[in-house]
Amino acid sequence: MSISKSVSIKNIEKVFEGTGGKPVRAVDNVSIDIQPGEFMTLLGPSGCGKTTILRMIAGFETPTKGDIFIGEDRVNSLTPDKRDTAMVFQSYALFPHLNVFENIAYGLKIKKLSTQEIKSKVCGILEIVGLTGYENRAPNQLSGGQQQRIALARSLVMEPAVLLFDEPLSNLDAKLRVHMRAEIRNIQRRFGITSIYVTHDQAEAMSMSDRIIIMNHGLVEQVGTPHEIYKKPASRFVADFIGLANILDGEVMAVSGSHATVKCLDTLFSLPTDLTLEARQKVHLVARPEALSIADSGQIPAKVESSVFMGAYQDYKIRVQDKSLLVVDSNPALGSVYPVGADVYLRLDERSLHIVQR
Ligand SMILES: Nc1ncnc2c1ncn2[C@@H]1O[C@H](COP(=O)(O)OP(=O)(O)OP(=O)(O)O)[C@@H](O)[C@H]1O
Repeated sequence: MSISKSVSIKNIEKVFEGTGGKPVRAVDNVSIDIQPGEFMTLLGPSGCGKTTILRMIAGFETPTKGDIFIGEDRVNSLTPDKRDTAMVFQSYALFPHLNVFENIAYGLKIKKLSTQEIKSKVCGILEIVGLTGYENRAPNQLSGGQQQRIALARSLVMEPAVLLFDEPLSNLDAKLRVHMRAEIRNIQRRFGITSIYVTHDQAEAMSMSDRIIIMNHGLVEQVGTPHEIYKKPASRFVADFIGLANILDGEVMAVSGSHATVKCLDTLFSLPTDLTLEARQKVHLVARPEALSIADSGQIPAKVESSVFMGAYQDYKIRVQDKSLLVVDSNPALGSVYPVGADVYLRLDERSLHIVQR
């Protein structure tokens, strides 16, 4: 197995010509450092530039500006086959006229390995992806999930330093997708191979990644662990894109060290923050639905607008001043559910409020 490598992209920009002479800035001055063995996911809405970044790392696209390093080597001018990367595609891209064994062996034959070595490597990798015995099947005799496992095997058998995934699970049904997430992650951990994964499915990103890069309009909004991205979103965009969020208007009343006093819903909160803030500045507070609760008494009056039993939790919408807020009660005791129209109070747990500036 070759040793996994770091990947660094420095001030990368990609401008496509676009139609009608109007250039498209697909990637705008992006810099990212990915550690050896790390599972990094590029996540963002359609058209935000994820695939373009992946394809520039692979060498299928040339950056307009900036540098790409794989390990110590600047790879900008290397062709894809010289970069020590392998790509797993959404469409599997198996050769239809070759059987499973031949598909996996294809790259090894080009590398001129001996027949014995090829056989041993192909059998080894088939065992890892759980498809021993399928050597003679044609791709069209396999399910979607099996085809994707063969595509993964075909990449892994080349022992690349970096594995690139372009929405590999999008063509599979929902149940299989969840199963394959865990399978890909287990295999990736077992090989310790640096992996860069493109998806627009946030559950996939949250469940598989060491870190996630959130992109929007060609720019990086935030890089962080799934926990950081969820608990400490860098912007309203990130808060809205990942999970459900209530975004409340606030005003900074005072700043002291790493804490700010923020007035929100006529209430003062003292909140930790890394941001450089000034008194009187307008900010937003992000509150996840599970961080809000409803009570019979309190400071902030509210009215229940909807109340839906979801089995494991109770989903509420409550009106507070001019805003409709989402509240999730994950432990609804029998008899403690508030009906639509009830006059209640909103409780905000200071520890679960997070300040964003933009
Ligand atoms: N070859 C090309 N020529 C012109 N514009 C392109 C080309 N490839 C991509 N683009 C444009 O660049 C932008 C980024 O595209 P990209 O495929 O990287 O987005 P994405 O985040 O991967 O989206 P999706 O999730 O839909 O695949 C889009 O506006 C797209 O239309």
